[in-house]
Amino acid sequence: MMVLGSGKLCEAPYSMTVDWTRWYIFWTDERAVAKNHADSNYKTTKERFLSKVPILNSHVYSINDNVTVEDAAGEYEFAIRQLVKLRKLGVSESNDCPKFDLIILSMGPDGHVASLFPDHPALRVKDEWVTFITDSPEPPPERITFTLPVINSASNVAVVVTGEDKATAARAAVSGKCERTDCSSLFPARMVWPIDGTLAWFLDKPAASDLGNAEH
Ligand SMILES: O=C1O[C@H](COP(=O)(O)O)[C@@H](O)[C@H](O)[C@H]1O
Repeated sequence: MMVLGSGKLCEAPYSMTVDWTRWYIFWTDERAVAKNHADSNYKTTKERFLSKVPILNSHVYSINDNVTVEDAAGEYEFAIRQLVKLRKLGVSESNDCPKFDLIILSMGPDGHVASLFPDHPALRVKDEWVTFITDSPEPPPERITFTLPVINSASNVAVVVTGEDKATAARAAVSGKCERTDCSSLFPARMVWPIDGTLAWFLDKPAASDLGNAEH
């Protein structure tokens, strides 16, 4: 069970050595736009990754773009609950969250991951697996997103950061310096900490260019 975010980071993680027919694909988050819209995470992922590997259509769980964000979030959570019920998807031993094999996250220049933005109430949602927001600081405003408990229940989480525009955020994400009490919520990427899984950060050179200035 693999979970993807935006398409940018999906450009070439494929290889002939993977048996793609065994993988199920989900999205950490989606923007409330049609699937053929330039802002659609589904569209970028489909064009840059899914169309290039032999994944079964029935294993691709995209988010409904024909209903309200509230309904889309509810439907997505329901679909995931069905897979758990059928035991196709495991659950975390620490909580009742689904345990995805791999969640690949990107990070925005403001430190957001999935559609969990700095200081946003969605960061504190604990009793839902999938939630929605209507006030994203980055357009489009309406989005559906996995909650932190689900992200942190995965077996493996990879945060993939590319580009110089992310360098300051990458430094902030690894720096211990913070002027406010709840500093982690200012940088959602710092709240990504799998309870019982592995966490790996992958940065390209431009994204890592400010790390020398980090305070630990
Ligand atoms: O809006 C979003 O942005 C972040 C960062 O994406 P990137 O394209 O700048 O790498 C991403 O994590 C999220 O999935 C996406 O919806």
